[in-house]
Amino acid sequence: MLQLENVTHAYEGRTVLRDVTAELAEHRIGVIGANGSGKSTLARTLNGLVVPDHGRVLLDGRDTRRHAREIRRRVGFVFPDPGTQIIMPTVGEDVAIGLRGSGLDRAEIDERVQRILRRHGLADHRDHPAHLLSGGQKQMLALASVLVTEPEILVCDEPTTLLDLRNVKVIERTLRTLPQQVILLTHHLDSLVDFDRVVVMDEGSIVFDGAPAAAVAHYTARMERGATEAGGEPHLRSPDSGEPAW
Ligand SMILES: Nc1ncnc2c1ncn2[C@@H]1O[C@H](COP(=O)(O)OP(=O)(O)OP(=O)(O)O)[C@@H](O)[C@H]1O
Repeated sequence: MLQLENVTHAYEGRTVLRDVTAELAEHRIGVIGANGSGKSTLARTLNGLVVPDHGRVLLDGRDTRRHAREIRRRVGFVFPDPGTQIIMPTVGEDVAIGLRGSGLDRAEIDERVQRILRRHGLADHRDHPAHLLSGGQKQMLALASVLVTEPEILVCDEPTTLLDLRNVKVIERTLRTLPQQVILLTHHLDSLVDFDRVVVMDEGSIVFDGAPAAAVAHYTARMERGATEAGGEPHLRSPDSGEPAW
């Protein structure tokens, strides 16, 4: 189980996670919150991509500070823009690269790659240039490339942000069927309706933690309050402005 203990983190002196403590045991957990509220930073602490300034993140009691390599293998991470994750020329090669150093022989790697591509609707694209895939196919490829390594936990940082509604649904359906624990950061609140738990973040803290409907209601009310307080004027907070979240 993933645990955060008093996790605090700052970028260039600006605190973006404030004393966050949580046990992440449920099978499917959503994380929602305003832009800049700290969701991505929190997610990145879960597999050691970000090591917190204070506090600890533990996987089955093992600290990401000391067991980064093992934890990165066990906790897969999907980024919002698949373009940043796709590194090999062809679809098949991109999936296979994750198995480099796995100890599997060539035939086993081929078999695993083929199986995962088939499962995610990409088998016919195995030899195609990865950069020519559609946005939805690229995100599915990014997901397949993580899943082929068989992580125990999947952290998905807004994996549907760049997708049209049809592809949002395809990715959502895929995440719903995975045996892995899924921790999903999203602005698509409807995606979380059947999740086991939803955490709401604001200004680096968890401000609500509970059932999806209650969490979405809490978040929506908070955002509407913030918009009203902004005087009804359009007010898009720049992530780097240092202004407080709505
Ligand atoms: N590598 C970094 N260096 C400096 N500041 C950063 C870095 N990463 C994030 N930040 C800042 O930390 C704050 C929290 O960012 P984070 O990406 O965790 O929020 P978020 O809730 O995921 O936002 P969004 O919904 O917009 O993706 C933001 O103000 C962001 O600009």
